[in-house]
Amino acid sequence: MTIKVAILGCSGRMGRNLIQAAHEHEQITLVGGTVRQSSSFVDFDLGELAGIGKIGNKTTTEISDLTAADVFIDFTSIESTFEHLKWCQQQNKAIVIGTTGFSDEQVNDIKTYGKTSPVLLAPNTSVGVNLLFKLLEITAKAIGDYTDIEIFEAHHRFKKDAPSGTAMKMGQVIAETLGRNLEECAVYGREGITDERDPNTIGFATVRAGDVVGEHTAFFADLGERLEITHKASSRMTFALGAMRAALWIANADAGYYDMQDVLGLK
Ligand SMILES: NC(=O)C1=CN([C@@H]2O[C@H](COP(=O)(O)OP(=O)(O)OC[C@H]3O[C@@H](n4cnc5c(N)ncnc54)[C@H](OP(=O)(O)O)[C@@H]3O)[C@@H](O)[C@H]2O)C=CC1
Ligand SMILES: O=C(O)C1=N[C@H](C(=O)O)C[C@H](O)C1
Repeated sequence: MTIKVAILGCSGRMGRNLIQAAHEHEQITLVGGTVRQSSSFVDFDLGELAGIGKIGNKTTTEISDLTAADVFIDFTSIESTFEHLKWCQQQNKAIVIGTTGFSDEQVNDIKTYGKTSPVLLAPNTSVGVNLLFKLLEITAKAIGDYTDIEIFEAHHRFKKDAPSGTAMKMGQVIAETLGRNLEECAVYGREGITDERDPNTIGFATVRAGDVVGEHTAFFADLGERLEITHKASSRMTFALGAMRAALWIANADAGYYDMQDVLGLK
């Protein structure tokens, strides 16, 4: 089966990788992609944007020009994601959202769109990170109640949100497994006289530097030993290929709210 896909925000770092991944995928036909009205890439060949040579598809500023697509892939910004969600719901189109930085309230809003059309939200579309979420569940169950849990993440200098969506999801998975409320137990960075560590907290540390694609580590530390579970992305193509898997999966899904655990059969 072949599906038709459109890329929203296709001139971004992820957008360009998504164009290439979609164009090269045997089961996917790339219908087109959007850029902002103010963009210097309006009416620009998608292949040239992605650095793979002309493919004959041009960018548009209007999502409504792309009604031929079965699935829309959005790696943009919080505000535009909600505009895209609204349109997809009205047209009963499936959407894969990779954008990060949503508050809990905004995630709840996104879930409501799933009542009438297929919506998949994934702060990280790589297979490795979604396996890591599973490993965190197992680890937290086994040793989480007596170890110090800290989450570290590093990304490139251009990233706008912190901690990363992936780090927040890691915290949520661990907190849920341990019956803790992340809002109450999260500590975001430390400075000055902090006093001794509260054993019930989950700490977050963020680095923004150069061109780091994405690194995440969860520490489960006891006295005498510590377990570190790390994922390192070395290419954005890993996220783009994961998004293609998600698009193929959601193209056959009913209305509902989904994540990458559904796609990868990890639930
Ligand atoms: N789920 C995952 O696996 C991953 C998620 N991400 C997340 O994806 C998002 C994007 O990341 P990244 O690609 O690095 O960021 P970029 O800033 O490079 O790309 C975002 C793009 O979206 C465009 N855009 C914003 N609003 C609109 C709109 N209304 N219509 C059309 N285009 C629009 C921007 O245009 P302009 O340049 O004109 O502002 C920009 O080109 C972030 O939230 C990031 O955290 C990133 C990597 C992996
Ligand atoms: O902005 C990025 O680049 C990334 N964002 C995602 C996140 O916030 O978790 C995923 C990935 O690590 C890259």
